[in-house]
Amino acid sequence: MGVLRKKIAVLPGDGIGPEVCDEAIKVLEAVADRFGHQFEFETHLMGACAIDATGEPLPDKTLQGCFEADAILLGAIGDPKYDNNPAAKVRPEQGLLKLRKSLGLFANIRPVTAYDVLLEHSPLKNERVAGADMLIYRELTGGIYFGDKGRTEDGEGAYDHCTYDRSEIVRITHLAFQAATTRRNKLTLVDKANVLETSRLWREVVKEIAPEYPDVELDFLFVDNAAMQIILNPKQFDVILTENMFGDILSDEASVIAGSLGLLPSASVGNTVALFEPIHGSFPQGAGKKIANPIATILSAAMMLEHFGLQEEADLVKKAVHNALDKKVLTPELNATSPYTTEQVGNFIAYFVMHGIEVMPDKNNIEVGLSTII
Ligand SMILES: NC(=O)c1ccc[n+]([C@@H]2O[C@H](COP(=O)([O-])OP(=O)(O)OC[C@H]3O[C@@H](n4cnc5c(N)ncnc54)[C@H](O)[C@@H]3O)[C@@H](O)[C@H]2O)c1
Ligand SMILES: CC(C)[C@H](C(=O)O)[C@@H](O)C(=O)O
Ligand SMILES: [Mg+2]
Repeated sequence: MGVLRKKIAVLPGDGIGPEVCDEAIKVLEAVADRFGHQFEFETHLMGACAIDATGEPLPDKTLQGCFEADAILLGAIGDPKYDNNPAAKVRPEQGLLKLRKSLGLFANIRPVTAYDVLLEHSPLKNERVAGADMLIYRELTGGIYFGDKGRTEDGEGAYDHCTYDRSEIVRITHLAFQAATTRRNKLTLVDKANVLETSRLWREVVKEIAPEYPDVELDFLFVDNAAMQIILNPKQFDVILTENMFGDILSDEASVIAGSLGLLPSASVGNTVALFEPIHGSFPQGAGKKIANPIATILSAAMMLEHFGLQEEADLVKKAVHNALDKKVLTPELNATSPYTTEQVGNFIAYFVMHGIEVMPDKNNIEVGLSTII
């Protein structure tokens, strides 16, 4: 692949969002320097910071900037001052949902990897978890998140309608089957078809499509059972396909296999420009404390590079992340006794990307050595 010019819209958002975004940008800049690409970053407001500045969680200018970009890097949105205020008229989360819907980002891809070197940090440290590697395809623009919602006239009731139509299921099902063919040829549809009509439609549609992918073994699990199986026997899963809310919940659960929510990246793809974001939120309690793990966002940037067709560059970023994990250059949730800061972890990874060599996991060394690239 030759030299690329790409415009990247950056939405740092709230809480730890800006901190983790800074580290991902640093790594992308290291990639650009090393391979001669030109990445232009343009920052926009979204979330609570956007409400504070403009009254809107997703200002038109931000949406416009996203449409005009080649890809979007998002930190996280959300603030307790809105979460803890049931009367709030506008919420940061509405901005994120509107962004996903407006861009037609119907498939949210969330890889979950159990890193051997981190097994000791996982509450699930055992041989059943070692080697687990699954890919969750979460439907992102339908279901209960986007159905009618409201209060009943007397104010005593509330409703959130869950609807799906066939076309919404068909398009993500093809993507999930295609992903399975490039991996271990297994697809599991997670649903609640014993209770929900929408889930019965999912099963019907997925079964209809299955013959187009004869090499892929298809199975079905009810979501309650799946929640248990992911912890008990994660290695049985290759690609998981599921609807919006089940995918949200199961992917946070699956992060326990990796060892931290701060490790799980995602890519959201669909009709227009793709978006890359960690699966975690704005972790308000961690904001400003330099304790946020930037790896989920850095790996999201690696997914962006793959999306650009820059496989060698993406592989190098992933190798650099593995190197940081191997050398125990970890934020406090993974290394309570000798933690590194968000910035130091980012520096360590960016240095490896830039120079392709290992540096000793010595904090002074990192700070001195990396002043050359930041
Ligand atoms: N995509 C998004 O922007 C997104 C996703 C989830 C939640 N949210 C929002 O974030 C806010 C906080 O929500 P929450 O507390 O339920 O979820 P959260 O994901 O922000 O944090 C949950 C817990 O996970 C851990 N964690 C999360 N990210 C981490 C990181 N990078 N490094 C280390 N540990 C990390 C922390 O222990 C934290 O208490 C809410 O306003 C919520 O709506 C936004
Ligand atoms: C903040 C919220 C709207 C969002 C979701 O539920 O999709 C988040 O939990 C996520 O996983 O990206
Ligand atoms: Mg979530």
